[in-house]
Amino acid sequence: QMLDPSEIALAVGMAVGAVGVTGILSRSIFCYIKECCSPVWISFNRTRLETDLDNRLFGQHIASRIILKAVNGFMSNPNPTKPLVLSLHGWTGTGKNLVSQLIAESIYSKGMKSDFVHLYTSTFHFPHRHMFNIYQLQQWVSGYVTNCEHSLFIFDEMDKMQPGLIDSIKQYLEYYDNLDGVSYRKSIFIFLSNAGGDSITKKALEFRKAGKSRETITLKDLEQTLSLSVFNDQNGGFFHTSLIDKSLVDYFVPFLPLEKTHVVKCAMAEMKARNLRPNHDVADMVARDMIYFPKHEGVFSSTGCKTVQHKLNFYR
Ligand SMILES: Nc1ncnc2c1ncn2[C@@H]1O[C@H](COP(=O)(O)OP(=O)(O)OP(=O)(O)O)[C@@H](O)[C@H]1O
Repeated sequence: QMLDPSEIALAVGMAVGAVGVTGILSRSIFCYIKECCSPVWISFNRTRLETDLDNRLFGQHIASRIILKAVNGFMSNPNPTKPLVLSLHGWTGTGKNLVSQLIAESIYSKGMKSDFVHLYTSTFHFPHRHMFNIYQLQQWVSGYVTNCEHSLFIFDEMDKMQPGLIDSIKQYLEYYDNLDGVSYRKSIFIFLSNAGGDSITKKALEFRKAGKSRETITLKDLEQTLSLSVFNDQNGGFFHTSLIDKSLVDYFVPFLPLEKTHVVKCAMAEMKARNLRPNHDVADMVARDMIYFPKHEGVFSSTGCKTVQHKLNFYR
């Protein structure tokens, strides 16, 4: 028996629908098993970020506040007009990588291990001046954002990055709706550097000498000195870049140098992380073993909390 055209159309429609539903179903099953660029794997947990900043990051009241405000504001906006660009500055071992990790963990189920989180370290990924192909970096960034618009890029050791390299991705940080069909507006870029660390330390020392507590230092106290020293850093990747003069960086985030009390907390946290019973005497020994500066005052740990893990092995 012959089918009339409307029956054929209905049958074809049902078949296409079935294929479509199967496609959607198999994709959602696939996304439950393997990481996908979907809300199952990527969704911002404000409470987690707030709790982690409170409990896992020591001595950084300014950074903590800015980070929460910046990431929360950005992630709760369904239509951001540009990607979020954060520039984290401070002395070595003060928590810049840690904060990047906390941000990643508050957004991606797999945290730093997510396929959508990309960490570049200047001395590792771009080791030789003039030799690195700038287009390679552009291809990486545009390729990753094409794959997932909610991508996170972390550029470590910005002060060691060749000038010009970061300029090459500047276009992605701007207010464009899309570039070649790709929108970068939902991605996050974090730059880490030691540039500005000296001027932040100077300010922290000034407060201390004036008998004012560290917690009374505000962003305003550091803002001007920080942007000046970052801009004037002749060796760093920021030098000659127009990231700053075009105001593409949304937040400059200062990290204060860490004191002995913070090193003790880091050692206690590290013992906990290793499932050891936190022992204050051991933590104290680790902290006393660090080198502090300036030479005569001996206030700030010269490596922040960076060498705590190694020293702990020695004292346990
Ligand atoms: N403020 C802090 N609170 C808690 N832990 C910290 C803090 N600062 C550093 N640490 C710990 O010290 C180690 C080194 O810190 P991290 O890598 O975040 O420093 P950094 O500022 O990125 O240093 P660098 O500029 O040398 O890259 C990590 O194990 C980190 O967990």
